[in-house]
Amino acid sequence: MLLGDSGVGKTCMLVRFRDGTFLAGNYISTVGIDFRNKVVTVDGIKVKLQIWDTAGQERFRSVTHAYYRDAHALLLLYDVTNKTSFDNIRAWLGEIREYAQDDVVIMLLGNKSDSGLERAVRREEGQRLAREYQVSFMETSAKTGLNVEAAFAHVARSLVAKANPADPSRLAVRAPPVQEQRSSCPPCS
Ligand SMILES: Nc1nc2c(ncn2[C@@H]2O[C@H](COP(=O)(O)OP(=O)(O)OP(=O)(O)O)[C@@H](O)[C@H]2O)c(=O)[nH]1
Repeated sequence: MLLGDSGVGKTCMLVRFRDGTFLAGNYISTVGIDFRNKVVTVDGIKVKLQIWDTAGQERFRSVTHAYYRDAHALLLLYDVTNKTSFDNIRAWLGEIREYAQDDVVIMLLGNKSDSGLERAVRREEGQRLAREYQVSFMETSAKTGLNVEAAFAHVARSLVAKANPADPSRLAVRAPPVQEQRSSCPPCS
């Protein structure tokens, strides 16, 4: 499930991952909740991800809370050009603690990392917050594709490890994710 303030790029992240494209210039705020499927292969294992895109707007919170309980993994996004969206991450984590399963996989993503000059949150701040809450962290860009596949693959790998606790390869998931993996996506217009 994708969570985070309105406008941080949740829908774009999902579309980039699913279709390899970027929704430039036609920002339509998500209403309620929506989902798409994608099958990924991690370490030779096929994982069908059902990815739920939620509305970041406050007025839809009661709708989205109802879905937290069934989520196996949560991708929590902020926008590196929007300090408020980063400051709100603690509140999001509070809601996750209240409504989601205790053992839900959580990954923090600083999106729009392509926006160099407009940056308002340093990568180190994201890393520090992730460390404090003991969750994985990456900076991503739905625009360029940076780390989008890597983030979903990391989550898929964590889910596989949880489902197969006897599998020794799960130990690999504990390693910190690669921070600056180059994207294989073509440049966006
Ligand atoms: N530069 C840049 N812009 C982005 C990126 N991701 C999203 N955007 C832009 O940010 C705006 C919001 O993106 P959405 O994906 O609709 O945001 P959202 O989080 O789904 O918003 P809600 O549905 O309101 O919760 C759009 O104008 C996108 O084009 C990114 O990685 N880089």
